[in-house]
Amino acid sequence: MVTHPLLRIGTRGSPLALAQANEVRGRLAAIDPDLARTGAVEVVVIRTTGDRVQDRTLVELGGKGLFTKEIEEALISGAIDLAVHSMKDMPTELPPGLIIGALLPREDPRDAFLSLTAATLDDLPAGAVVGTASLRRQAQLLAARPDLVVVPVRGNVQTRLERLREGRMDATLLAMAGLNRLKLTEVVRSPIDPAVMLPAVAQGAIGIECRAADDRTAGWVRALNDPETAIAVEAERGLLAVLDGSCRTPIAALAVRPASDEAAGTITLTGRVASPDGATLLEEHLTATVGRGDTAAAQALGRRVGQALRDRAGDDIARWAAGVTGQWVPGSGPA
Ligand SMILES: NCc1[nH]cc(CCC(=O)O)c1CC(=O)O
Repeated sequence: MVTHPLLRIGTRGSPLALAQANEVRGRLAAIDPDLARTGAVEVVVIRTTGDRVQDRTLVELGGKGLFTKEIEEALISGAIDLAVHSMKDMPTELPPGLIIGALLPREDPRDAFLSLTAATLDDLPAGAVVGTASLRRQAQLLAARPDLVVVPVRGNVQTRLERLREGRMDATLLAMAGLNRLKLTEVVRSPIDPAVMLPAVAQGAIGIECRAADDRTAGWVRALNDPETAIAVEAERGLLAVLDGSCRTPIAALAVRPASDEAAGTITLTGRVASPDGATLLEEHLTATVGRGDTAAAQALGRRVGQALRDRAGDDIARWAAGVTGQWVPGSGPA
């Protein structure tokens, strides 16, 4: 008989966050029968700044950490034992005393194209309206299709689909990972080739954060780690750390381990920075030997690609960031 939980999982309350927390609960139950008992693992919903403020863009709110701050406070205070995060929303620096104890196997890292009238990005007519509040998506959309009109829209899948049905936009972009994890298979979407739309750093990866000193929790959490996902996330976050902590610059990155035998033992990291209007889009990629579990080599690769991008962009990065005010004009967009 369980009178109090063995583990408390902190999470945001969005449908995607809850699905991710429940996935972690299921994986914990699979590695330890004690954790499979009713009530052994409790999911604690925590409201974050990012959840509270719905009427402004994330850029305007100040970017990273908006979805994690309150949850990390609960970890530090001991109100929860572990936190489940989309790694894409995590700042590169963690508060002292907290660690990412595990990364779950990565979902599809690509972005999805959603439209009720066009099958793919290429099928959109000139001047079509695409809803996204992501600077990264905006920049790459406009780089590929300067004729498109990008309007800011936030909100979950249901909100986006409503906006599409109302005809307030012709298409929108969302992460494939979120759609898959929510099992929204009935939603018509097509993955966009990363050569056109390089994903956000760590897109599709779920991280489990815990206290570094909490050996009891870390022991369970470690067993859930997927080393290959950890390598990719370490490389991509290494790039991000060199480039920019804020989300005022469009930054994209994807690390992949080539399938071919000759390339075994290497990973290739591609990174991009762009101006928000898509007029300038810089790309760098490097391949390096990174053995299984060698997160230090992965991070070093990330830093090299990040530095190469930084060297090429020069002062432009600061200028682009300064030009992004994230100003929200009420009623101007379909948000
Ligand atoms: N910024 C919000 C956010 N954070 C993580 C995901 C999707 C799931 C993931 O990338 O792991 C999303 C929504 C989206 O971009 O479509």
